[in-house]
Amino acid sequence: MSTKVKVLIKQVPGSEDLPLPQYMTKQSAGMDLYASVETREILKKGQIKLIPTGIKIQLPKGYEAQIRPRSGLALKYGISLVNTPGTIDADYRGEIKVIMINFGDEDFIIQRGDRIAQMVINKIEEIEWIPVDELESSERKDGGFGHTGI
Ligand SMILES: O=c1ccn([C@H]2C[C@H](O)[C@@H](COP(=O)(O)OP(=O)(O)OP(=O)(O)O)O2)c(=O)[nH]1
Ligand SMILES: [Mg+2]
Repeated sequence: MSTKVKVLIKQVPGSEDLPLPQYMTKQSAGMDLYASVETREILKKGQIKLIPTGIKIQLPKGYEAQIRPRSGLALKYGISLVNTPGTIDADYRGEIKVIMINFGDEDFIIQRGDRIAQMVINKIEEIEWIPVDELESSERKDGGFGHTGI
């Protein structure tokens, strides 16, 4: 049995014709987001563009949403997000927009209603710092950045 987390959502005026973000399979981690561009936008080779999704959400306190690229678009066309994963804060009430980039060799056309990215909703912990003079030692100590070998 699963209890679903309820999240408030509002479509931006003029975006009501688009579907709400959707899980494409029952157990998908991410919900696909739709491009709420007027008709089409051209993302030129190498170009970065802010693309609206037509939705505003109100996450419960203690949750975040991550905006991630879609692997199919990345593999086929070199389309990704500049700030992946994008962070949607629980107190953000503006329209969710995605910062797309075209790493491919050709211009890419985004049509209204295209599935351009995916949104994963996660529980997060709020922390408080405990400043100390020394941290406890560990097996790794300061080792990082490939110190165990490549
Ligand atoms: O891909 C993204 C990333 C962020 N946002 C919105 C929601 C998020 O809550 C807000 C701030 O994002 P972030 O903290 O990543 O940006 P910032 O540069 O730190 O801006 P701010 O000073 O407003 O926090 O912008 C999006 O719509 N799409
Ligand atoms: Mg911020």
